[in-house]
Order: sequence, then C-alpha cells, then structure tokens
Amino acid sequence: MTHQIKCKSISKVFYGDGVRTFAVDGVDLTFEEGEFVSIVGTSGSGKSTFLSLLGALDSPTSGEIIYGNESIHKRNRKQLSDFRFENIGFIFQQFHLLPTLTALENVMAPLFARKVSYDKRKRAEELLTQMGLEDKFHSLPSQLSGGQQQRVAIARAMVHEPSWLLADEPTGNLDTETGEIIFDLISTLNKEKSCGVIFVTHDPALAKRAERQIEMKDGKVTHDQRSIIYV
Ligand SMILES: Nc1ncnc2c1ncn2[C@@H]1O[C@H](COP(=O)(O)OP(=O)(O)OP(=O)(O)O)[C@@H](O)[C@H]1O
Repeated sequence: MTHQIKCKSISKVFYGDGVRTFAVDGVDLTFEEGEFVSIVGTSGSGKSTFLSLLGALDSPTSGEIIYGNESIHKRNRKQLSDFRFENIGFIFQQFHLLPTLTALENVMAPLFARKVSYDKRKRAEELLTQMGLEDKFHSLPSQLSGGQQQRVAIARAMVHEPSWLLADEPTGNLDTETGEIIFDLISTLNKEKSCGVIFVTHDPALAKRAERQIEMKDGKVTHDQRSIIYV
C-alpha cells in the first residue's frame, strides 16, 4: 500500500461547560508518502488535535482519514493499535520516557509483546548509536539532558520503522541550539529512512525549513505552501 494520508473534511468537536469547540474544522488535506511538513498556528488553533487525529490517537467527529486506500476509523481498538505500531511514530514536547527504564529499555519498550523479524536489542542499539548516544545505553532519563532525552524518544519512535513520524513541538522544551540538532536528526531520518514527517512547531524559522508548511487558525487550514528550496 502507499503511505499517503488523505483527510476528507475532518472535524473534531469538543463539548464542555455548555460550549462547543471546533478544534479541527473541516480540514481537507493530503500528505504524500515521505513528505516533510511543518504545522504552525497560534495557541489553540487545533495543531495538537489535528496531529492526534492523523496518528489515530483520537477519531474525528466527522469526516474520514484514509491511509493508502483504507479508512482507519473503521478498525477496532486492537486493529488501530496494530495500525499505529506498523505506521506511526510519535514524539512529544515532554519526551514521555519511562523514568525507571534505561535509554535502551525505553527504545525497546514499543516492541514489548510484539513479534518482529529482527533482533530487538540490536535495532535499539543501532538507533541510539545513530542518535549519538552510544555511551548512554544504560543511563536513566534523569541522568540525561533534555536534548539527550529527546534523542532517546526519537529512537523509540523510529524503532519499528514507521512510515510517518508525527512530532508535537519536539523542540519546544529545548534551547535553540539543541532544538536545531533535534531538527537536523529528524530531517536526516526523513531523507535516509524515507519516513514522512509532520511536525508542529511555534518556531517560524524551523517551520520554514520543512518542504511544506501548513498554518492553522481556529481549526482551519489557512496556508498550505511548498518551499522551492528544501534544506
Ligand atoms: N480534550 C479537550 N476538551 C475540550 N476542549 C479541548 C480538548 N482538547 C483541545 N480542546 C480545545 O480545542 C482547541 C484546539 O486545541 P489544540 O490543543 O489542538 O490547539 P494547539 O494549536 O495545539 O494549541 P497549543 O499551541 O497551545 O498547543 C482549543 O480551543 C482547546 O481548548
């Protein structure tokens, strides 16, 4: 199957305190396999909600998301979990590493109870090495800097070789220089592993470095632009 993601008129409505919020409001977009896309927008414009719909962490109130040729929201919980395992890697602003596990164990964690054809430990070691953490296999998250923790989180997101890496403010907790390093690592994964990337950022300079830039406002897409120069 192709790894295209097609959003057909998707909306996500939240109800609370008698108020209806259209967090995502009728978005029609197609992401082509292997694309590198940034999403910007003011706080509350729906970026995180949109990303969680794309990653099948949540389902739209209306509309549908089609991966390849298949609408994913017809799947049951187990099938959705398998779908995410096969296709999606997530990175968040707050790393979300398990504090009692070492870097290596954190990277191997998504493979727990999964049958795979490769050596899990070897795969995790290779990825941590690629992230420049070959001397940190046995460190706990508390013994690592923010940038190092995010690199562990990237290795964990990539361990099952997803076709899409979805990143919600991956550099938001890091200083500019460390943020650049993380961005470069993600960019390298996009090119070398042909893994599509969709990342949410508040940083306009980073957003501009993506191949395609999307801007959201009030749950709608207000700009969708492709760069001529891609660095
Ligand atoms: N679980 C929820 N219940 C109710 N409202 C929600 C929920 N999640 C998000 N919202 C609302 O939906 C809108 C979009 O939120 P979202 O977190 O997607 O925005 P965002 O662009 O990612 O914001 P930020 O840049 O601040 O992270 C906001 O008005 C928010 O208050």
